[in-house]
Amino acid sequence: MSTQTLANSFYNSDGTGTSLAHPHIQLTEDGNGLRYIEIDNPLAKARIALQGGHVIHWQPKTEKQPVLWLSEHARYVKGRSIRGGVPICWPWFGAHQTDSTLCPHGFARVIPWQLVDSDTTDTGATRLLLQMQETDVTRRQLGYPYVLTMTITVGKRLKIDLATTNKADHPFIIGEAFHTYFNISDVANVKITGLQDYVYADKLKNYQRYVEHEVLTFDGEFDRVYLNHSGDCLLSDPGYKRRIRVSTSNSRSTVIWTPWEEKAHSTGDMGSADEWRNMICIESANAMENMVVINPNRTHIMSAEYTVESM
Ligand SMILES: O=P(O)(O)OC[C@H]1O[C@H](O)[C@H](O)[C@@H](O)[C@@H]1O
Repeated sequence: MSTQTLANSFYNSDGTGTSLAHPHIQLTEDGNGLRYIEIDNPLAKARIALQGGHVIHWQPKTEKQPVLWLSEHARYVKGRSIRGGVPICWPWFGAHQTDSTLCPHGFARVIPWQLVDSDTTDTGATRLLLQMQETDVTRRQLGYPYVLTMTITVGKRLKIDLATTNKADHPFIIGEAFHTYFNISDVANVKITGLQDYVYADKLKNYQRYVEHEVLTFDGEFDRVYLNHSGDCLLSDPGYKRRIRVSTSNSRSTVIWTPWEEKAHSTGDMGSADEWRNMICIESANAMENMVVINPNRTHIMSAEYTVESM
């Protein structure tokens, strides 16, 4: 993707701007007018698309490979989600409960976000505060008042905190997910631990429910929602000689998804040939019966933290 560097100012969609100079961040823009925050600090590099508040690249300086997978055929277009990285699903996960014409996984991943603050943590990580901007699309799809912000901390670890504040005078319910695509050497050779003994709904079997007895390995399409799950997931990748740990708070569902060959090839932006073999999604979520009720003037924060360990 080719981008040009802009002056160190971050503009809202209405053209007003604030100067948020920070030694480790730069604003760039691509040929389609999408803007990105580029982070390069002593610990890591990252790129965040302001559309969707979407982390599309993160690579600690100790790693030879990016930790997040990004499709070579990702589309960088206004109003469409970018395939890879950490798409934000909000205020619903999967299909909308009552209106199938609405975008699957909600609108937050295709809406412009604004950078409202940045600083450096004690460990040298770069911390950004972003806020989703309301548009006609969001107002049509969600009639009540709320504030959605996200704190993204980029360092040796990547941490994302998604905060939903209810500004209405009644409770409301949301579904949400960090739909994270991990970059792996080969999906047929990785393992995921941390989900044994949990009940899952198998989306490929009409949401039928089963208990997981195994460490997860993959030899075909896989699309499961593990319910009432908290605790870490560990993705072991002997090919890249590393383990990726996913730790969460206030996430009670974990979704594991890989499309495999046929579905990947029928999805326009999944990449060609065998690129799908290099990704697996571990999604920290609140889905199905784990959707969250938020009371007036209360804030709910779902967090995930990703760390890489060598093996
Ligand atoms: O193509 P998308 O809307 O990004 O969804 C991609 C995938 O997301 C989730 O993991 C779902 O469980 C899958 O059923 C879906 O196919």
